[in-house]
Amino acid sequence: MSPTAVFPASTVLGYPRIGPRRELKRALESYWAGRSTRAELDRVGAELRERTWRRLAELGLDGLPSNTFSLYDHVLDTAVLLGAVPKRYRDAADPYFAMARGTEELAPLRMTKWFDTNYHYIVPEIGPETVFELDAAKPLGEVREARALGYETRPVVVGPVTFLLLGGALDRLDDVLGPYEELLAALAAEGVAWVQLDEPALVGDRTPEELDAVRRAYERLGAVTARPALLVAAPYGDLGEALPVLAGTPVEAVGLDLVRGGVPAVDLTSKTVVAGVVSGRDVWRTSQERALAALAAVRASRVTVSTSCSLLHVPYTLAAEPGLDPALKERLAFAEEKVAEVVALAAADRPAAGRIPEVSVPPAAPVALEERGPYAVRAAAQLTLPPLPTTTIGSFPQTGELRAARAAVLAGTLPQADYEQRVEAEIERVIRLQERLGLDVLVHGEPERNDMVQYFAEHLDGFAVTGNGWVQSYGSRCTRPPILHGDVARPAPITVRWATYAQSLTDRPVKGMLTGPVTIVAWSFVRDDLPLRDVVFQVADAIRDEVRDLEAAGVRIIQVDEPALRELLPLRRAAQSDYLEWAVAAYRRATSGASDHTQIHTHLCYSDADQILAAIDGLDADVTTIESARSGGRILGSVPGFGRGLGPGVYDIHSPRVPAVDEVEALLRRTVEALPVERVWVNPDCGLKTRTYEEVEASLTNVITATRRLRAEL
Ligand SMILES: CN1c2c(nc(N)[nH]c2=O)NC[C@@H]1CNc1ccc(C(=O)N[C@@H](CCC(=O)N[C@@H](CCC(=O)N[C@@H](CCC(=O)O)C(=O)O)C(=O)O)C(=O)O)cc1
Ligand SMILES: N[C@@H](CCS)C(=O)O
Ligand SMILES: [Zn+2]
Repeated sequence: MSPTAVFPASTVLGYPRIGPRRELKRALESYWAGRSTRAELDRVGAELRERTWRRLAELGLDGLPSNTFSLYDHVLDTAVLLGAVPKRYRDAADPYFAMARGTEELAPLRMTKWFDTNYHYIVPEIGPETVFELDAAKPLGEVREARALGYETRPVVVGPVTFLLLGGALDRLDDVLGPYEELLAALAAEGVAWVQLDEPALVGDRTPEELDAVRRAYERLGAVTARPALLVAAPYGDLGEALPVLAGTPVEAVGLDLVRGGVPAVDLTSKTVVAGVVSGRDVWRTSQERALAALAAVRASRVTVSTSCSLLHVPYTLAAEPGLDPALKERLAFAEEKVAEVVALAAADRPAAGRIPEVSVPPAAPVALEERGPYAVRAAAQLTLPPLPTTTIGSFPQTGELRAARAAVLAGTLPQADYEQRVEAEIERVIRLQERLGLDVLVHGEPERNDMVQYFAEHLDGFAVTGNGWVQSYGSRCTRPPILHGDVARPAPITVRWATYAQSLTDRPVKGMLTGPVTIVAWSFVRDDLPLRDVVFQVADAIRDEVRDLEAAGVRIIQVDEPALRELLPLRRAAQSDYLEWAVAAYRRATSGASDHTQIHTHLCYSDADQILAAIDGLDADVTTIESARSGGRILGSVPGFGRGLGPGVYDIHSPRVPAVDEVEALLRRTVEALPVERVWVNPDCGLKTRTYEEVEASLTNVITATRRLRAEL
């Protein structure tokens, strides 16, 4: 017999967990540095969970989720839940963080972007030797913890199909379902009424075999005799052909993203629909009219109100933003305000089913493109460098002193001029260090930037920035996504001053360093009254002005980073080519004002770039640096056709580990086997801002030593 529990009227699919004042970040970094114990870290975790449940209940939400907290990443938590902990980590002092961050002896697991978001998850490593075995301590512990506080909760777990697809091991479905069945039984024994299985992978294109796996998975889980009722949630898009498949299984409820996806034509009258009408992906207030119309249009046995996805991707509360313009604030909702919207929608009278009001957008702006000369002509006109030129991606360690100085300027306790002197001193330190290490193309180190997107947003019209709007990017790392609310323009040059200062200190070439238009937009919360494409073109025009000014100031190499190019790729293939066409056009618009003798670099990281290599080629950058070390050189299999300079990373900067010379050399050898040596650049995977100077000096020394070994053989 299937469970009969009624789903609550209002819920959210998940909640931020870093803490409203980034309490978890501080606790994690203190534990990792050996300044506090695991028990102290766990206490901070418990306090944050308690705060979240209390706040959600105070706001009037009746369906509280649990197991949405994580010390690092919820996909890694799922791997632990299912026993998918590779053997080599089991004897580490703390296997969980060894998998997430590596140890001196062990490289961490791979990390990549979570669907089309700026959140990064740890990729499950599943091999034929993986023995799935349930360890339900975390979800059961959270259910008990909440109950002790007086709250009944709905544990949230990544579903079996998504988990296996992320781990590239859907063929292990039959094996993994055993622990999921046991989990359901254990939760039922604990008195849990509902469990939420997240299946975001189902909003992408799925093969008939994969859809069959969905059917088999939920038939089997539905057949567990004593189990909680099942909510299968599909955030980030439209379920499409997966919806009728799910609807045909015994699951009691489906969670639909009705912000990105349409109201389904499928008859769901035997199911509860948990209707995601409040967006978890933006910071705009919900249109009540649209949301109520969508709720009224769903045909189901019960329709309850929810968010389109977890609220993980938005900041905690507008209450922490006294500095925001009140007129803009009126238009905004962060996590707490979104919860209030969900509660209000659940309480509102629903209109009779009618048409959902369309959002009308003005037509797209036409694009005119100037072309640079062909690559061969440009390459001949550009700087001559040694074979296997060495460089870094831009940022050097952001020191506590610099961060504190920036905070002091904001607080009014440090004059701007003093701050700028400190930035110059840091630039000089970075230049001297690179000269000493023997790098060929230098960078200024980006010490003046709080973040590669926020810094530009602060210097462009059309953006607002927050003081406390932190959103988790990975582990303890957060960003404050700017709010792009108006037309974008560049009132004055942004980076020229720092670039020319850095170049004045050295005879070696210093790269100018800019963030590309797609990335600035991808890592901001963006106005929704214009097509995304047109907003990106506005930003491209601002960056184009900056490229021209850098060139005019004598900068001979300019890097325009586009690490988010892959991230914005639509999840459905049908929409991808249109996106790639305008994204590439925007990049070229930003860079094509440069003359042939200026070398244009671009950089991408953590983005499964092999899927969009043709588009990366289309960017027409003279040199592309790309993440590769963290994924063990996986990309090298796909790059032989790449036509211009390429620097697959040889140093994984997201781990505190220092790579040994032999390790770098091995990666470099694989690179020169895959690519013509005259096109190979040597560089880390990404910027060095999250590392310490000690780690960076040791690692870059090894990178240079390995490069010299190879150069000696040329
Ligand atoms: C390259 N990546 C980036 C992504 N997204 C971005 N928007 N930016 C990126 O660089 N996505 C993909 C990758 C990987 N992701 C990240 C994300 C975040 C970081 C990172 O290092 N974040 C920092 C915060 C950066 C920042 O804004 N710093 C500010 C404020 C610093 C601060 O904490 N101030 C203190 C007060 C000062 C003091 O006394 O220390 C405070 O507010 O309490 C600044 O520098 O001014 C992080 O720490 O999480 C890296 C990669
Ligand atoms: N130039 C930036 C790129 C990060 S993706 C940096 O070095 O931090
Ligand atoms: Zn990067």
